[in-house]
Amino acid sequence: MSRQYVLAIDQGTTSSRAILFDREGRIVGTGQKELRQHFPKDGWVEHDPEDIWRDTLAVCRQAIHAAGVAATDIAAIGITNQRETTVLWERDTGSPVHNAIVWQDRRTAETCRELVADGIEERVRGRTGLVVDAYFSGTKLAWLLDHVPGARSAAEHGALAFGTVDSFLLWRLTGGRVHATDATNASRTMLFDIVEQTWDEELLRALRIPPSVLPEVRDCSGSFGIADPELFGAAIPILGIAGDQQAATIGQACFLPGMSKSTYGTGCFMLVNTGERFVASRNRLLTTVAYRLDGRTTYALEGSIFVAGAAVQWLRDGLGIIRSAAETEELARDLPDNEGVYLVPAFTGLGAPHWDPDARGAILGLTRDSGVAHIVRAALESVAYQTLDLVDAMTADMAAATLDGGLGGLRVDGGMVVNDWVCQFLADILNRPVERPAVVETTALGAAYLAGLAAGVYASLPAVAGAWRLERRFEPGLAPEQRERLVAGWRQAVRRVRS
Ligand SMILES: Nc1ncnc2c1ncn2[C@@H]1O[C@H](COP(=O)(O)OP(=O)(O)O)[C@@H](O)[C@H]1O
Ligand SMILES: O=P(O)(O)OC[C@H](O)CO
Repeated sequence: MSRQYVLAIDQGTTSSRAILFDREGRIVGTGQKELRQHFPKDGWVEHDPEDIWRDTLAVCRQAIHAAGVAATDIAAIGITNQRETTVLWERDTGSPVHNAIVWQDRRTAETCRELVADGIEERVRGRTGLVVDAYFSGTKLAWLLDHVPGARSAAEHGALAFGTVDSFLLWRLTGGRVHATDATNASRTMLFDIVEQTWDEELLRALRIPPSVLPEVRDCSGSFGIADPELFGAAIPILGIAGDQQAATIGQACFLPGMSKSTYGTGCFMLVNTGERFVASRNRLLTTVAYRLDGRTTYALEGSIFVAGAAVQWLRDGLGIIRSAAETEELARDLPDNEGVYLVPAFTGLGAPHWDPDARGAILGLTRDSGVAHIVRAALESVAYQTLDLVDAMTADMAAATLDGGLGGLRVDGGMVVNDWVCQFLADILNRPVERPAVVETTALGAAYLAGLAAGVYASLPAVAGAWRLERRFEPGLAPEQRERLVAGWRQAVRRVRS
């Protein structure tokens, strides 16, 4: 049978990946390229959209070539992407007017403080499910309109298009024919009403965003246009889009309320499915769109932590005390205990549930006996404690919303979870099972499922759920008093770094 493969594009913060999946969800070809980072000023992070486009094309061709399949055998393309990162481009040339402003970029923190002072917070919370923070696209887009010469007037004349990375790639893949996004990416802009599923006019006015720059918002699975046949040698339909954390939620088959996944890459993002209910968080988590299929929205609560694997990168590249990330496992395991040493990786402030942009990192509890292993172990432990802070907030929110069943076991993925010690410590600290799936490329898999469902390559959500396979389950095993002592130490360390 022809057309039995699905090509997933996973355009992430630090790399662009393409993975070709077969009907059984098996990987048959991959391509990957590191993405160049730009740090023009302290706290600013940019990507060149032309790099994003060139790398994406290259990795797609690499994956197709590696699989040895013809482009005519590919039924659909699915796109998943680093979320919030903001691109503004000219409609007639397709050229970006500026580098993309990356989700980590803090240049609009002051604007956010002003917006809060103007009393916008309640509307943002109630309509978009978000907190007012520089993390989201809205103030980044406003910054571009205000700082790129001529941008505001061009936008007001309908000459510019805004999009998150998915929209920009879609525009380029379709030769400038389609300006659209999906509901999950729209839900991260701080401009989109996730209950009404429309752009919010009051927020657009408050941020002075002309509606003509906005993409059309579609379901995650369905028609987004056709990739120009010149690009891959065949006209391949683009049938799925979702932000990367939502795609991982789908790849982890978290389709029932209470099911959760946590992805440990550069940062850590935990999402719990709350079904068709918008659950407003009382604990400073985000409410977000998990997916929208056939016009029906499924919601999630999300906890976003800015530094997870990035702490390990810092040990390697900043401190130079390890040579590779893999070494951390043995170093941590060789210590019987953290011996009172904690690392709070608030390098760029603290994300959920603290949202403290002015907190800064610290290593606490050092003695003359502390060595490299203590610091390494403290960095790995910090990932588990930060997850516990999210789990506690989620549990409280779900109980307050009287959601049946509560929070179940946690499905994990991302580059860090190859580390067995991390997974075991996570189970110990959370005091709940941690499940690692057989396919850890859950983000790309989720995008492939969305596109493949629309193409008929995959039958249904229950079929997708049935295909999820456990590789290893980590059971909690720490004595309660030991766990309490460790967690109390973490809480004290966080109090000491708060601004
Ligand atoms: N064995 C390991 N132990 C701990 N951390 C690891 C290990 N291997 C990789 N990492 C961390 O995982 C991260 C890479 O994960 P990945 O999912 O590729 O990130 P991203 O998609 O955010 O670029 C890096 O920050 C790296 O330090
Ligand atoms: O590209 P990642 O995997 O670091 O994910 C980035 C998130 O989508 C930011 O919200």
